[in-house]
Amino acid sequence: MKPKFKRRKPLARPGVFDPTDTRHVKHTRMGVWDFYEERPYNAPIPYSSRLETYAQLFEGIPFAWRMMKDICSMRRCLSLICLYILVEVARSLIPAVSLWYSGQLVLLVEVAVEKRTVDKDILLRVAGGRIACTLAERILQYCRSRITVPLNRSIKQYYSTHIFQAMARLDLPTFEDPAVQRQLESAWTTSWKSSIAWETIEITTNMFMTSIRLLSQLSVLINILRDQRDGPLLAILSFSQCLFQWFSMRGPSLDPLGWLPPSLWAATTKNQDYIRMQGYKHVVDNPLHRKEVVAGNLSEHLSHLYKDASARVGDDAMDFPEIRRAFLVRDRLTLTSILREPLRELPQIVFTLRAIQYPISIPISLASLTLITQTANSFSSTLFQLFGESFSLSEQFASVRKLYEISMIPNRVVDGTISFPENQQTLKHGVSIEFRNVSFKYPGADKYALRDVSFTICAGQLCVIVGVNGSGKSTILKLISRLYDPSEGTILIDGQDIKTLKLRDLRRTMAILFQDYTHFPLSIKDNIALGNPDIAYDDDKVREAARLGGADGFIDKLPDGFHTYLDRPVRDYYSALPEGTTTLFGRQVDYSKVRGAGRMHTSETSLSGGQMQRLAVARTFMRSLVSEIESPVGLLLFDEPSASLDPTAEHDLFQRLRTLRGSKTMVFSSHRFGNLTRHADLILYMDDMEVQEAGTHDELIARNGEYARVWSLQAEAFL
Ligand SMILES: Nc1ncnc2c1ncn2[C@@H]1O[C@H](COP(=O)(O)OP(=O)(O)OP(=O)(O)O)[C@@H](O)[C@H]1O
Repeated sequence: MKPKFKRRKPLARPGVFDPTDTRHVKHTRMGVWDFYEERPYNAPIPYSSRLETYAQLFEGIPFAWRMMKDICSMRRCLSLICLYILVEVARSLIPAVSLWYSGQLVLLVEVAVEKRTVDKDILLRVAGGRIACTLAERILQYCRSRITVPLNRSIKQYYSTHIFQAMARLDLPTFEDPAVQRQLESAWTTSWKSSIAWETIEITTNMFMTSIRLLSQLSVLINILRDQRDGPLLAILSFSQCLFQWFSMRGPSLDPLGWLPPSLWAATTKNQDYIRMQGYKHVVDNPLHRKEVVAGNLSEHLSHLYKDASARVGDDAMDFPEIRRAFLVRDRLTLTSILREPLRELPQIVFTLRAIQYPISIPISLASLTLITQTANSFSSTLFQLFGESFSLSEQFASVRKLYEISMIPNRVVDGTISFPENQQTLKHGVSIEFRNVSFKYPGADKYALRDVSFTICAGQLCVIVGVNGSGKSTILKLISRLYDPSEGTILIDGQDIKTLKLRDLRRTMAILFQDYTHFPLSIKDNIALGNPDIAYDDDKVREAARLGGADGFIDKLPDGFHTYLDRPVRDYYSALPEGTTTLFGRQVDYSKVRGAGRMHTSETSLSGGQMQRLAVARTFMRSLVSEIESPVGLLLFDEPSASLDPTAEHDLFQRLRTLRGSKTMVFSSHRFGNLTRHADLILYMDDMEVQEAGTHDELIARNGEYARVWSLQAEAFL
């Protein structure tokens, strides 16, 4: 017999989100997006999402406490926070006092209607009290703003430094990990702009104040209801209609009752036109591509392509967050939403019915009804506000936790404990390097970048690593500087396992120039100075490094010289009036005057590839600038330092490097054989992730292997 139901594919791993599993995963189409949501594996536990929210709140308390301690330890912050709390307490009491005065006013009116006389003294006092409340409200609001601005500023500054340090301390494999990137992103996206800490203080105080307001309103409500027949009934009706409004307003998709646990979801798009549209957008909005767009005459063509793709996608071309929001907040015609408005009138209807029932003795006056419903409404809205605030607080505590957790992300490259070198004097004779059966895979890669590599470079030797593209030359340099740790095997520096040495000491002994060097978005002077933090403030040393790198000539010709920014990290701001147009009253829009007065540049300074490389070389030279005796450097690592240099510059550079090196160890990675390999004490020829040949130039030529073949190929070009 055929089974009644088709067997569905089981999950790859139980409990793991698998978008292809239709039994546990619900698929919704949202425009061009496919939204996959995990269905709960077990029957939902009632109020589980609320419970999770409160659990999150409690877990966040130690972090919030630490945050408060940190803030209070800042200068001025403790006194400002105390003042802030005082003002907030006063502000939270005002609504109840106002309500009390309203009650007094209603009573006065009732007495006046009944007895046709008014107690002027009491009336004046009540009216005065009401006015005083509004004035006090305004004054307290002003005080609040005067306190919050400096407080917020100090807190923001403190936490931006905290985030900066948390990010700066991460090593390469940790920083490159996408999971760590996501963690950092969630901590910094809000905190760089607004301050999580400040928001937390605001939400916590608000919640505290709302509780005070709630209690004070409750006492006023009890006071009013005490003397009124039918008052409690009307108050309950008002309260329950508010409760109904609150739940029905939140809508079913937002899970008002908290029955559903927080969902696990993922969204993707396979719409090729939409993907292409995003690609075209990046091409035109990223300055990196502008050169190619202009030179390739691409503007018109790209516009056509974008328009065509956009026409094919139609109105569905929305970003995912936007479309998800539209789905969540769309209006639905539900029974509760239909009943919502009529129910608002319920207390009034009941009052009318009671009046019809007892026409002779109307239970309470219409004025009292208004007062009761007003007080009950304001009590219930405060109560719901408290609920809402408790959820925001839980999210806020989770953000505070993330903020502190980023400074605890463990680095993958674990620091050693042994100081290096034992004797600083030995550095001037270089350090020895030994690779013992080293294999390495980049994090997340399946393929080896190095496989079973062994070699020894003695102290003071010049080693040149040559070989085909992708054979692992740069990887060797990255392992020597411990940017990564080998997957297998050991690296020894001066006979000691590299992992046991203190990272700070190890890196101080090296001057490194990477092939894919970058320039920091700082001035040229700072770019060079950062080559050696120990002497970064010495302008003469910076100039000397620039001279050694062959960069001083072109730097001096730049309008701002050493203070030139290649990539200014701060943009200038301009008003919205477009340049070259005329305003409504005939004024020409011309920015040259304001720009001239502010000495603002219209374009960035750009350098040639070779000039950029000279700057990078100058930065590396900063490391070796202190005198031979005090120099902390014993090892110079250069990855293709002359790839963009002209022949004269390359010749000069090698000349200077040889002088600078003295008798220190130097390792070069290069494709060019001529100049360097002849002087090398050791040449490593690499191919297919392994060292294929090792020896001096003469030894390798005599061996007549791959090195000899490639060397003759290069030599032939000059014959
Ligand atoms: N960050 C990285 N992540 C993953 N794989 C990488 C990374 N960097 C390099 N690789 C891979 O490691 C291998 C060795 O790269 P490496 O940069 O060491 O080669 P190379 O010999 O210096 O090449 P070239 O001569 O082109 O500079 C290559 O297959 C490369 O694709």
